[in-house]
Amino acid sequence: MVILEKLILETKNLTKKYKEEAVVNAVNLKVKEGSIYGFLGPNGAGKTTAIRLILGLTRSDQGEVYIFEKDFHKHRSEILSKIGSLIESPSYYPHLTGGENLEVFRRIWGIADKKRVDEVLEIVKLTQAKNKKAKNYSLGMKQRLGIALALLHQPQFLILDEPTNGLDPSGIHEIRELVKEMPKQFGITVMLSSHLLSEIEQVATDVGIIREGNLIYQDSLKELQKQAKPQIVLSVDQTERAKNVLADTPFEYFADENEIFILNPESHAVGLITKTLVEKEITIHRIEERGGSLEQIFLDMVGSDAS
Ligand SMILES: Nc1ncnc2c1ncn2[C@@H]1O[C@H](COP(=O)(O)OP(=O)(O)OP(=O)(O)O)[C@@H](O)[C@H]1O
Repeated sequence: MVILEKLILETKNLTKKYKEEAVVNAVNLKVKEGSIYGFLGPNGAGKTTAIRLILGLTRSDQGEVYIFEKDFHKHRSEILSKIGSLIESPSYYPHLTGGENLEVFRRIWGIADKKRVDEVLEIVKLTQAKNKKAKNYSLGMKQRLGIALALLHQPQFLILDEPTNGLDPSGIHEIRELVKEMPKQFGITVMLSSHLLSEIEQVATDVGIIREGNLIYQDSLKELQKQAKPQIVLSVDQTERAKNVLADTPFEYFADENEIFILNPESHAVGLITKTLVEKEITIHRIEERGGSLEQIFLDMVGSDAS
C-alpha cells in the first residue's frame, strides 16, 4: 500500500548563485506534514540561504517553492500568514518586558485574541519571566522569546535557523524540548537547521544534509541510523581461508589482507560466524565491533572539517 504523505514544504531545483557560484544548487527539499525536519550542514553550506529563499527573503535564480502544496510566489501572503520563523537572532525591544514585546507584536499583526500572549509565554516557558525586561533575559530566554513571537499567529509550519547557536547546554535542552512538543501538541511541522548532528539527532524525525549548496542526503533519521549499523571486525590466522568459508554463508562481508568485516550483523550472527570458523579450524585472534556512529557517517558525507 502506498501511503501518500502531505508535504508541507517542497522545493524543486531551488538555486541561488552569488557571483556565478551556486551556494544553493538545484535543491529538492521535501518536508512532510507533522515531521521535525533537521536541516544539517557545516557552516557556509547554504542552510541560511536556502531558508531565506524558502521564505522569499532572497530571490532565487532558479527553481520553485511549494508550501502547503501551493506555489509560494502565487500565494505569498496567504502562505506567510501560516508560517512562523526565527532566522539568526530574534528581533525584540530590549527595554520592554517579554510580555510587552509580545503584546506590541500582537497589535501590529492584528491578532484579535488577547490571551494569545499568555499562551505563547506558557508554551516557551517564559510565564515567570513575563514582566522582566527582555534585555535582562539570558541568551536562551531571548531565543525562546523569539520562538514565542514566531508562534504568536498560530502558524502551521515553524522554521528555525540554528536556534541553539551560542546557547549553553541547559538552553539547548530547553529549545530541544520545545521543538519536540510542536508536532504532537500543537500540530506544527518544524524545520530546523544546525551544523551539529548531535542536536538534530535528538529531535528530528527526518534529515536533509547540505554540503556546498548540494543536498547530499534526505530521508528519515531512522534510515540514516540504519546506515550507521556497526560492523563486526574479525582478525584471524588464515584470512584467505576464512573468506572462502564465509562465502558459503549468508553473511555479507568484505575483507582486506588482515581483517574481515561483517556488514549489518544480526544479533545472533557473531556466534554463528565464530562457530563456523572455529569448526574449520581457523583461529580467531580478535573480534571487535567498529563503526556504528552516526557522527562518522555525517563526517564521511560532509568532510571532517564539519566537526
Ligand atoms: N549576500 C551574499 N553575498 C555573497 N555570498 C553570500 C551571501 N550570503 C551568503 N553567501 C555565501 O553563501 C554560502 C552559504 O552561506 P549560508 O549563510 O547560507 O550558509 P549556512 O549553511 O547557513 O552557514 P552558517 O551556519 O555559517 O550561516 C557561504 O559561502 C556564504 O559566504
